[in-house]
Amino acid sequence: MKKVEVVAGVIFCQDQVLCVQRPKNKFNYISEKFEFPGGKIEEGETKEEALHRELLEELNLSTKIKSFYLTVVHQYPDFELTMHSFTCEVESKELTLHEHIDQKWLTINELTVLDWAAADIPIVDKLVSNG
Ligand SMILES: Nc1nc2c([nH]c(=O)n2[C@@H]2O[C@H](COP(=O)(O)OP(=O)(O)OP(=O)(O)O)[C@@H](O)[C@H]2O)c(=O)[nH]1
Repeated sequence: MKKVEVVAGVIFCQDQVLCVQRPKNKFNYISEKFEFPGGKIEEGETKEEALHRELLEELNLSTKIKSFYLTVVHQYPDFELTMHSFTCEVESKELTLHEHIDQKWLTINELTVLDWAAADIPIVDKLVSNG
């Protein structure tokens, strides 16, 4: 089974968190789902460097990475995903979507209304239960 390892940012602007929607995909279980932005780690990069680079590439967003949050290992039908999440902070919500089709800034209590990728649910649950 193919293994994919990614980093993802739980990006806060004051009390709101950035949620981004993936485009259509051949795998329907991730198609048009919401996720925390990020991507794959390149050779020689630390996880934090990879996340900083991906957020600049995907969203033109320069973030302050605060701390490690949660690692999720999720078995999708076609691959196993290991996702390391980090809390991050931005001072402005201004960004440009280069890959995603929609963005929402939601308070933690609003996060559960979205249709999340399954691997993101443990992160959403931890955010909700920690308030
Ligand atoms: N970045 C990110 N990827 C996630 C999340 N949740 C989740 O299931 N994934 C899955 O992790 C995989 C890797 O994401 P990615 O953004 O690096 O890669 P991609 O397939 O969009 O593009 P790429 O292969 O061209 O880099 C995707 O299949 C994606 O659906 C998430 O919150 N953030």
